[in-house]
Amino acid sequence: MSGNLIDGKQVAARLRNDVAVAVKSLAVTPTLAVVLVGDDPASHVYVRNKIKFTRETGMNSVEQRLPADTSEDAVVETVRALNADPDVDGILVQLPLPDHINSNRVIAEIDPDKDVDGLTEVSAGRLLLGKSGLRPCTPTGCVILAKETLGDLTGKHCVVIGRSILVGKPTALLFLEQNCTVTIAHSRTENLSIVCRGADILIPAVGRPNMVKADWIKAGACVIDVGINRIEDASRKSGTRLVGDVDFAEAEPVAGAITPVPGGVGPMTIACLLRNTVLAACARRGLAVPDGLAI
Ligand SMILES: NC(=O)C1=CN([C@@H]2O[C@H](COP(=O)(O)OP(=O)(O)OC[C@H]3O[C@@H](n4cnc5c(N)ncnc54)[C@H](OP(=O)(O)O)[C@@H]3O)[C@@H](O)[C@H]2O)C=CC1
Ligand SMILES: Nc1nc(=O)c2c([nH]1)NC[C@@H]1CN(c3ccc(C(=O)N[C@@H](CCC(=O)O)C(=O)O)cc3)C=[N+]21
Ligand SMILES: [Mg+2]
Repeated sequence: MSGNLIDGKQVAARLRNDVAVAVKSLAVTPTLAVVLVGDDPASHVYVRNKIKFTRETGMNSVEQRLPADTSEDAVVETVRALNADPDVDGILVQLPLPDHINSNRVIAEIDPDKDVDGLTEVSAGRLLLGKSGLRPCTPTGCVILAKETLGDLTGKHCVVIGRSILVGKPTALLFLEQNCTVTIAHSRTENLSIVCRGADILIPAVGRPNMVKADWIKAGACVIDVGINRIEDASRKSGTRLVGDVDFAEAEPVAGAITPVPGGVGPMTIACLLRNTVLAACARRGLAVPDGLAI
């Protein structure tokens, strides 16, 4: 790996180890429940990794796999049953849900104290108001990688491209909490490349392969690429490969530090999900948060 690569895989492995140590120190074994509706193969990979790492860190993993034609009411009932189960500490509903299901209604059913994705109105409100609560995983992973690279983030100009509920908006708020000067760019932003070139920390979260070019990046900037895009690649056995939103080959020589895809933010998302499960278990059960889980 070249000198300016941010090794998300390694940082995530370290965080998972901290989670495993924390789990051992607890009198209880935290449980993470995943609700998966339908048969999207990409989701299956993600869920398989979550299950594997949940067990590897010493926690219990519960899966609710429902067929794609499950009714909205049935998904809501599944969430309610997990809310009511005192052994379940974290609930993750894999998005996107099939088109016939209103995901807002399903997410609104999640007990905020078990909301390890940080997606409920209560979690979002706590984040906005600066109160303690469960923070979204991918944004938390981005903050950890930025701090790992730059140390204190105070005063840095952070440009987030994207304003989704899952990634862009909470990412902007978490970097604001780190005393960054934050710009949120999106599909209606004018002069996007110039806005991006002002960033000390650039965080594309769009879903467009190779969108961010070398001349969008200030020399020496820290680039944290959230995008995960599957593109065709005839040279691969699978016929496809994963790329981010950044044109990596162009950007890497300009950036001071940059995350690869895969091996950047993705593994951090899962590690932060596990961390949130421990935090939820401690809060729900009135236990002190073990050392080593602070950011
Ligand atoms: N690494 C990880 O762990 C994770 C990665 N992802 C990946 O991150 C990416 C974003 O995910 P998500 O936020 O859910 O996606 P959404 O589609 O919900 O949001 C995309 C955002 O990008 C903006 N956008 C779209 N086109 C442009 C453009 N041409 N210029 C500037 N902004 C644009 C949209 O703006 P507008 O609001 O104006 O439409 C929107 O705010 C995807 O590739 C996804 O796969 C997602 C979750 C976790
Ligand atoms: N409620 C909900 N919460 C989410 O956080 C959520 C979601 N729904 N729906 C889908 C997106 C996507 N997402 C990923 C997380 C990790 C990897 C990941 O670990 N990627 C590896 C590689 C994976 C591979 O090789 O296929 C990497 O980037 O290195 C990918 C994608 C979470 N999401
Ligand atoms: Mg224990």
